[in-house]
Amino acid sequence: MSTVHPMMSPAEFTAALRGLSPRYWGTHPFHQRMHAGELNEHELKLWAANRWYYQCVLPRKDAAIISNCPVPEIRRQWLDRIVYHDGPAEGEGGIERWLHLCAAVGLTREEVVDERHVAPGVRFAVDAYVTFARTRPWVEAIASGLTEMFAGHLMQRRVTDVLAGYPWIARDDLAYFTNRIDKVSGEGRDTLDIVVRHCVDREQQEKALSALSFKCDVLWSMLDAVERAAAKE
Ligand SMILES: O=C(O)c1cc(C(=O)O)c2c(n1)C(=O)C(=O)c1cc(C(=O)O)[nH]c1-2
Repeated sequence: MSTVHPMMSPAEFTAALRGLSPRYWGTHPFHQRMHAGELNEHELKLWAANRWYYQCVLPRKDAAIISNCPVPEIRRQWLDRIVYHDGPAEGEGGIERWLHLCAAVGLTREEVVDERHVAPGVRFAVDAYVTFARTRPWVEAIASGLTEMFAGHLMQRRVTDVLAGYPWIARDDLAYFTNRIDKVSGEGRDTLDIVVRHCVDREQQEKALSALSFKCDVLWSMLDAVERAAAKE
């Protein structure tokens, strides 16, 4: 006989979402080596060139969420993310800042943009994230982005650890992260608020938890694929 669980209170639901943090890519062995200053130049390049693919699809993922969302207030709020990454004009925005970091680790713009270093597993995982946003109800797609709740702390640590471990990388090269750190804590709170308000029964709450779990798998699989690509060469 199946048990019907009552709806979680906002506090319980929030705690359940936060409880997925051990699945977050912060503890992935590749990130641990990065933070310990143990990656060689080639591994750093592979990491930056592969994450480029993720950075690039974020605006398309967010546009998919907007296209599925009938609530004007949410669409208006979400639009900001697209402009943040694409920039208000050519040569500005998160994607451009990522290219700056790629240059700092020794990649040419051409070899990043033509995706020659993107591992099959990274492409597969990132594409799955976009497909998820296109095909699932908008609240679930937004819930999958809640990994950002865990990202602020990790990015802060990354800036300190990368500056300490890789002396050829300067603070200015990490503008992607320093700019993102402030943004992500605010966005993380807004996203959590939307998910808690719009999941109106236990089933939706469970679906949001599954969505966040799925996204943890996307990120983890990306680093697995980068790690494997680095070991091959
Ligand atoms: O550096 C990181 O560890 C990290 C993690 C995540 C994340 O947890 O999904 C994002 C970002 N950075 C990030 O910069 C970013 O713009 C971003 C957008 C999203 C998303 O799912 O919409 N996640 C993340």
